[in-house]
Amino acid sequence: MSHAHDNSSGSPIARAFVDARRAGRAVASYPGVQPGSMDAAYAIQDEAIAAWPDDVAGWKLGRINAPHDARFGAGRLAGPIFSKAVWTAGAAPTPFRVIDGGFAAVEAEYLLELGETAPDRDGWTADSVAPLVARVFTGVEIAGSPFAGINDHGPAVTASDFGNNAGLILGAEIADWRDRLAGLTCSMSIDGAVVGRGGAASIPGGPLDSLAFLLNLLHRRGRRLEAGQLISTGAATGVHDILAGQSAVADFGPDGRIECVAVSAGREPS
Ligand SMILES: C=C/C=C(\O)C(=O)O
Repeated sequence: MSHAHDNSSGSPIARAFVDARRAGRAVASYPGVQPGSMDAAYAIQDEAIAAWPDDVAGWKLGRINAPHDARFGAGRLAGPIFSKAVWTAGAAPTPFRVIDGGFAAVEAEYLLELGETAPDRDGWTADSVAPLVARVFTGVEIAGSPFAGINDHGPAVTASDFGNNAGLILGAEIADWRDRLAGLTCSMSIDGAVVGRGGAASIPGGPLDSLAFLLNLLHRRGRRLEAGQLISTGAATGVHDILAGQSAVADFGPDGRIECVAVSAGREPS
């Protein structure tokens, strides 16, 4: 679904986040009344998606911890990943932009590639989504927002600004994932120091449960998940804050490493 160059956003919050992201500048405080529910947050997110000049290439999932999970009625949140912010990892560290005075973090993740457009229905489970997945990759989610406090005011605030996503680095394809996925482990280092260890088992219900959550959510939001889209299934080692000038390495053992480096943001390339 393409929303490129649709500038019809009526939400001042969506407009403020979109403008700040495009200009590469921070917003000092939340730009409006904070949404009180996930539905209100996704309404803002939908307006921002419509105003962002790029296509949705996939979705990120993030965990909602207690006590917010009970308060907001969900264990995860979702946000769009845009096509111009998906990079393929190479031998050299992949650069990514961070907004000075905003929020930025790196997260080692397992990425699912959808093999077929998912039927538009509710009731998905980790078991029923498995046949939809064509390939699984290692990855690094770049979490990022112009608002430094994006994770400090509960999940509805986080979800309202693209779910705190600023991009995705695509790593190696994971061979034999149907047999191996549940047992995969990884670590994350920043500037040479290990900042987190974990794996697929760190994600509640596993990566396929993240996909099931997303499909059920998108059904309620009137959106579809399409063949070829990528799902970043949630932080496997934690959400690791990073500053411009710092480097990170996600180590997936036999499935390879992803190196990246944070650089100071300018305007989004148009
Ligand atoms: C920054 C948001 C949180 C996540 O992305 C996560 O928990 O995976």
